[in-house]
Amino acid sequence: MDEAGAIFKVLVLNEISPKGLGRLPPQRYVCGRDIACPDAVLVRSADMHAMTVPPSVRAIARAGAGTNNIPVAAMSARGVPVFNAPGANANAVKELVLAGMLMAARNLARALRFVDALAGQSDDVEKAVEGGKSAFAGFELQGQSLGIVGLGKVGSLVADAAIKLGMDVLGFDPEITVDAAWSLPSQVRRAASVAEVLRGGRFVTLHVPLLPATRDLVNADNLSLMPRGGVLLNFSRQGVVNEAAALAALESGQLGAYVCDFPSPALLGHERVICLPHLGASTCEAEVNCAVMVADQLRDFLENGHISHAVNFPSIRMSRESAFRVAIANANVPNMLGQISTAMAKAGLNIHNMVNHSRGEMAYTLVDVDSAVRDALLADLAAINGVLSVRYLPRLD
Ligand SMILES: NC(=O)C1=CN([C@@H]2O[C@H](COP(=O)(O)OP(=O)(O)OC[C@H]3O[C@@H](n4cnc5c(N)ncnc54)[C@H](O)[C@@H]3O)[C@@H](O)[C@H]2O)C=CC1
Ligand SMILES: O=C(O)C(=O)COP(=O)(O)O
Repeated sequence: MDEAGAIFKVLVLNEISPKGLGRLPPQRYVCGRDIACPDAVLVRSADMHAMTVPPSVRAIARAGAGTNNIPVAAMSARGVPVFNAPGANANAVKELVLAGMLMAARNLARALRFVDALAGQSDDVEKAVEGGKSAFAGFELQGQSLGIVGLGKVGSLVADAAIKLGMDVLGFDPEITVDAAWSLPSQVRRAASVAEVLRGGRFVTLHVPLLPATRDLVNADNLSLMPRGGVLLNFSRQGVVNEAAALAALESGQLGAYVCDFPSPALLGHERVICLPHLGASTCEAEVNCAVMVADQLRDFLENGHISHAVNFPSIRMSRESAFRVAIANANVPNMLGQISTAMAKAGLNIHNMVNHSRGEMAYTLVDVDSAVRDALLADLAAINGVLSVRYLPRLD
C-alpha cells in the first residue's frame, strides 16, 4: 500500500527484523525510513534525542530493552507511550556475558591476536604455538565468584547460568521484581549494595539501565573495592562505568580486564580491554523476538488503544464491545474522569464502558461509547486542562 492510502504510517529508524514488520499487515500499515507524518516510530539504538520527533507521532516502539536513546520524558509530556520488549533479548545478552567471562579468563582476545600474527609463517607455526601458548594460560570459571548488579531480565539469566557453571553468585538489585526474585536460583546470595558486590566478585557484571542514578555507577571510588586483578563486564551502557576510572584501574593492576559492549576511542587498542561492537542483542533469535513483541504491542495500541510494556504508561486493556472507542492520555490529577464523562454527556454520547489506569504522573483512559464520535468532541476533550492526547479508534474490522 502507498503512504497516502495507509491507515497507519510507521517510521523505521533501524534495521528491524522482517518477521516483526510482517506483524503489521500491509493492508493497514506502511513502514519505511522515509515516511512523512508517521503515526509511530520503530527503533533500536538510533539516537532519537538528536532528532525532532514529528508531532504526528502517537507511539514509539523500541525493539529491545534500553530506552535511554529515546526522549521518554518529552514523550510523556506529549502523551506518547514508549514501548520496549522486556526479556526478548535477555538470553542473547546472557550468552555474550558468558563468552565475555570466558574470553577474559582464558585470555582469548590476546591469544587470537597472537595466532593472527603468525599468518604467513607456515613453517614455524607449530613451534611458535607451542613456544608462545604459556603466555595465555588462564583460569576456570568453576569456583570463581561473580557479582551481579541488576537482577532484571538479563541479570537473573546470567545468575542462573553462572550457578550452573559452578560459580559463587552474589547479586544486588534494590528494586527487584517479584518475578525476577522467583526466577533466581536459591544459591544466589543477596548483597545490600553495589559496594558489597564489588568487594565480593572476582568477576562483576552490570545489568542496569542507564539512568541519572546509574551513570558512573562503577567509578574510581568503588573500583578499588574489587579484589585485585578482577574482571569487570559492562553489557549495560557505556555511561554506567566511568571509563577513565576503569582505564586507571587497568593501569594499576586493580582490574585484570574490562570487557564491554561499547567501544570508545579511549578504550580501543588497550591490551586488557575486550571491546565488542554492541553485539549483546545481535542474534537472529533476539532480533525476531524483539521485533515481533514490539510490533504486536504497537499494533494493539494503534488499533485498540491497549498498552502493554510501555516504560512511561500503565498497562491497560478493555475488551471491545462497542465499535466506537476514544483513548485519552492525561495527567494523573483529580477530576479528569469527571470532565471527560461530562464532555461526552454534553455531546449526547452514552458511555458503554470505561477504564482508567494510572502510573506515577501519567494516567490513561479508554472509553467505549454507543455511537460515532464527532471531531468537535475530540477537540473539546483535547482542550481539557491535563489532557495530553486524544485518539478516536473506531473498530477497523
Ligand atoms: N548490550 C546489549 O546489546 C544490551 C544491553 N542491554 C542493557 O541492559 C539493561 C538491562 O536489561 P534488562 O535486564 O533486560 O532490563 P530489566 O529492566 O529487566 O532489568 C534492569 C534491572 O536493573 C535494576 N536496577 C536499576 N537501578 C539499579 C541500581 N542502581 N542498582 C542495582 N540494580 C538496579 C532494576 O531494578 C531492574 O531489575 C538495559 O536497560 C540495557 O541498557 C539490554 C539488552 C541488550
Ligand atoms: O536492547 C538493548 O538495550 C540493546 O542495547 C540492544 O541494542 P540493539 O537493538 O542491538 O541496537
